[in-house]
Amino acid sequence: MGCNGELSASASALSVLILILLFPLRGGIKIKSKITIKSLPPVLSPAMLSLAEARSIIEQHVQPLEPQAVPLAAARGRVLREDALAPDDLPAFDRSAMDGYAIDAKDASPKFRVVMEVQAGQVPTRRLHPGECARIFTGAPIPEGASQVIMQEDVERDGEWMTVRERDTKMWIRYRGEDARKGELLLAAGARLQAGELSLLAQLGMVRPRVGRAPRVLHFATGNEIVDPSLTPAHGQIRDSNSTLIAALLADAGVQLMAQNRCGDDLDDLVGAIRQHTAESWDCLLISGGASVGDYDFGARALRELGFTIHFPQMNIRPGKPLIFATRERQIAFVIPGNPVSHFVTFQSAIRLALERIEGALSAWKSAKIELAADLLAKPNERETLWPVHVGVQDGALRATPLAWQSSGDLRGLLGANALVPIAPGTTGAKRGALVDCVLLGPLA
Ligand SMILES: Nc1nc2c(c(=O)[nH]1)N[C@H]1C(S)=C(S)[C@@H](COP(=O)(O)OP(=O)(O)OC[C@H]3O[C@@H](n4cnc5c(N)ncnc54)[C@H](O)[C@@H]3O)O[C@H]1N2
Ligand code: MOO
Repeated sequence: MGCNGELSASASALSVLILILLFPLRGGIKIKSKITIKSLPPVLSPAMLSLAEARSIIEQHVQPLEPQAVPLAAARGRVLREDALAPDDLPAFDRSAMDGYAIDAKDASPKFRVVMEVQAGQVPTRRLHPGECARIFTGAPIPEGASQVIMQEDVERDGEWMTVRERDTKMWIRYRGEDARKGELLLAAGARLQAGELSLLAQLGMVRPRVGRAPRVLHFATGNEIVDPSLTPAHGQIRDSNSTLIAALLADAGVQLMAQNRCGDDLDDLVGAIRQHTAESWDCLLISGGASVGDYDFGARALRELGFTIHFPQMNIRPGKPLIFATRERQIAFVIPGNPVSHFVTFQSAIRLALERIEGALSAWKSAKIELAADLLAKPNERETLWPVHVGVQDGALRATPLAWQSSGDLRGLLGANALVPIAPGTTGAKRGALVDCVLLGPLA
C-alpha cells in the first residue's frame, strides 16, 4: 500500500508488485516496486546511549522557536516566554479588607459621625477628622485620616452616628505593596499558562503575552500490516492504534497535529508523502514504525534522503530501544519504534522533551518517591526499564500501581498510565510497600 491522505476509514490492501529492475542504493538493493530489500548492514551504528545521554543530546540540538504575542484568551496552555513583573505596587492603594467603617485607630471618641460613603471603585471625597468615620466596603480605598476598618458586625449604627461595640486589634486594611512591590518578579519565563497564571497576567495588564509557538507536528504511521481501526483486519494485518495514541499524546501536550497519514513500508512513498508538506509548514516529524533494523524499516533512510542528520539511532531503554532522533536546521524528527507501549514510553521520555524545548518550556520530567500498591515484577535487564504505572489516591495517600505489561504490544500496559518507574539496568523491580521513583506524566487521580 502507498501513503493515504489524511487518516480516514480508507485502507488499501497490501499490494505486491515486483518489477525486475534492480539498482544499488545506500544500505541495500532496491527493487523498483513496493518492496525494498536491504542486503547490506544497517546504515546506523548501534551506539547505546542511556536515556539521560539521549535527553542531553536532544537538549543540545533543539532550540526554542521565536515567541509570538497572542491575546490572553489564546494563551491557555502555552508557555510564557517573558518574565511577568509587577508594573506597580500590588495592591496599588491601601484598601478595605471588610465591609464596615473606616476610622483613625487612635481616635478614642465614644461615637463617630458618618461623613461619607466609599464604595469599591470610588475615590474618597474628603479626609476624616477626629470624631468622624466613613462607611466603607470591601476593596474601597481608605480615606486620608483613617487607619483602621471596623467590621460592620462590631458596630451599632443610629442614623448618622456609629458606635464601636468592640474594638478590634486588626486593622482590616490591605496595604499598598503588601502582595508585591513594583518591579518584583511574579512569574518567570518558562511557566505554562493555566488558570492561575492567566489571571495573574490579566491583573498585571499583560493582555498580549509573548508565548512559545505550539509545535506543528506531522505524523506518519508506517507498516504494510496496519489498517484503519474501523476495519476488520485480514489475517496478518492489525488495526493502527499508534495514530490514535500519538494524536491523544500530542493533544495532551498542547501540540498542533498538522497532518496524520498512514503509509506502507515503501521508502519512496514515505519520502514523497513527507515532501508534500512544505518545510515552512511544520516543526517536528514523527514516523511510527520502521525504527528497527529489518529489511522494511525505512525510518532512518527516509530521514537521510530528506537531508536530516541523525543524532542517535537508539537508546538503552526498554521498551522503545530503537528510537531515532534527527534534525534538519530548525526541524526535528523522530522515528518511533512501532510497538504501542514503546510509543508511549519514548514519547514521554524523549519526544516530549523536544516538543517542550521548541516551545521554550521547562521539562516536565520529574520524579517523586511513591509507595508501590503491588509488587513491580521486573526481571533484571541489560537496558534501563521504564515501567508504566498508575499513580492515584489509595487509602488517603498517593500510591503507584504497576500496570500489567506482557509485551511492548500489550496496550493494557497503558490503561491509566500516568507515571513511569525507571528501573536501572541489571536490577529487579520492587515489592509492594517499597518507595520507588515515579516520573509523573499527567493528571493524578
Ligand atoms: N533484529 C532485531 N529486531 C528487532 C530489534 C532489534 O534490535 N534487532 N528491536 C526490536 C524492538 S525493541 C522494537 S521496539 C521493534 C521496533 O520495530 P519498528 O520500529 O521497526 O516497528 P515495526 O517493526 O514496524 O513494528 C513493531 C511492532 O509494532 C506493530 N505496529 C507497528 N505500527 C503499528 C501501529 N500503527 N499500530 C499498532 N501496532 C503497530 C507492528 O505490527 C509490530 O508488531 O523492533 C524489534 N525488532
Ligand atoms: O524496545 Mo522494543 O520497544 O522492546 O519493544
